[in-house]
Amino acid sequence: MQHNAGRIGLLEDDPIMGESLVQRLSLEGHKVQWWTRGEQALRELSAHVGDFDLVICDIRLPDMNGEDVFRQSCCESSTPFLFMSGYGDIDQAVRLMRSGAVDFITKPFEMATLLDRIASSLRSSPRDSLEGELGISASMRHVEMVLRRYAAHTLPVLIQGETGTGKEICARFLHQVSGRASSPFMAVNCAAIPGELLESELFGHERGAFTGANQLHRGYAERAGDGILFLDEIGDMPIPLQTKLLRLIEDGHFHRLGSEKPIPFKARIVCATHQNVESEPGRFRQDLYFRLSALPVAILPLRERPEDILWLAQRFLDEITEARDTPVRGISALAEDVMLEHQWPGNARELRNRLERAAALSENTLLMPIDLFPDKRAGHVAGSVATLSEARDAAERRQILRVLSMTNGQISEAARYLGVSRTTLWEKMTRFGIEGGARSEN
Ligand SMILES: Nc1ncnc2c1ncn2[C@@H]1O[C@H](COP(=O)(O)OP(=O)(O)OP(=O)(O)O)[C@@H](O)[C@H]1O
Repeated sequence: MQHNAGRIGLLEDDPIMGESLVQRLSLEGHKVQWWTRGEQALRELSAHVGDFDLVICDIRLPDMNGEDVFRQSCCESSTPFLFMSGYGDIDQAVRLMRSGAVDFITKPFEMATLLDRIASSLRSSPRDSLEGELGISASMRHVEMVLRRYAAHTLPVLIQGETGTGKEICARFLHQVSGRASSPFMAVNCAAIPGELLESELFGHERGAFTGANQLHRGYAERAGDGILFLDEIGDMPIPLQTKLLRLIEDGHFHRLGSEKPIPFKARIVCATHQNVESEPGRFRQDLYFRLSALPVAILPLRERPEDILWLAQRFLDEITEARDTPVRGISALAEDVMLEHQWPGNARELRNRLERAAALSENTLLMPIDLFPDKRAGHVAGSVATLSEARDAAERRQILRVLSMTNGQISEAARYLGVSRTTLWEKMTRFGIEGGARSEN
């Protein structure tokens, strides 16, 4: 694994551990500053805001707690923290990850493991994630950063978002950036398999376990090996099966139906749902929810991250034109305008479907609004004539979104193309409800 060199602050009170870490990290090319007390670290971090790429922090310190150092330093800077925790501190480490710490590692650890974690923490810092693989909006960049942070762990991940927002894509991305990429990604749609079959599909069954079980069947949990078991629409899992899933998580093993022999479960569980499972205690076991949501991810609907619309459309169209014979080569400006105004109730899936259908049926080189929205009547809706200033705002908003998509969300570059200052662009983005406008930097 490649190690990016960075400027690292090390907060460790144990002299032997501290010394050996400083030596090793320096050998790897990192510049290390070592502190043994929390207030010393806080002082230096506040005097040199933005100078550190990463802080490696012990949780138990002589004068204060690593958690307090993190929370106090968060007020002034966004330097990522990688925590080193003793065995009993796991719950605290999970809490810290959820409140923004970049990673944690349990003591004792192998030096090679720590170096890998440092490398991935440095890669997941915002300044390195400008490319955007899942989207260019601030929220999708954040999702991507969070998934990279979660990648090295074994704890379950719960991905929540409206239908079609890209929850499975995110789960696959997590698989790709984790050390499990060469192991299976086993996806199970809990809503698509009838309740009475789901158990044997998930856990497998022995020959003769029930009428019709003519041969041994290995379930998804077994076939996932040490990869990822992706449980889609987890909110639709029947309660008795939820109990068995909880037992699998707690015991670390399961049984095929018709057998008492425990089979170790080595995969990582990633779940997705479009429902608020946490607010449905009658339908979803809260103890299971608590387990599954150790590391949560929320995906915004497409209408709330309009910067991603044209970016996704271009990606989908590239895939479609590569895979099939179509005269379509691009999207007209008029069609882009309508796409930017559309509310996308079906999110990214609706976008892909509309493009697929348009590419199959259209004879135009550039897709027109009617190709993408045959269900929408062209022209104005009676009684909704826009004022000149509304029309100007709408046109400005569309042009900003178009250029942001062209520059992969880079605000400075977009401002240059648009011939305005970065501050003016931010102000306009905020006024037009483009979420990147709320960001302070990119
Ligand atoms: N960020 C993205 N990059 C590329 N493709 C995406 C992205 N988000 C969504 N898609 C595409 O949109 C479609 C829907 O995505 P996906 O199946 O991941 O959504 P979902 O939230 O899991 O849906 P559901 O709630 O119905 O299970 C897929 O065709 C997927 O390839």
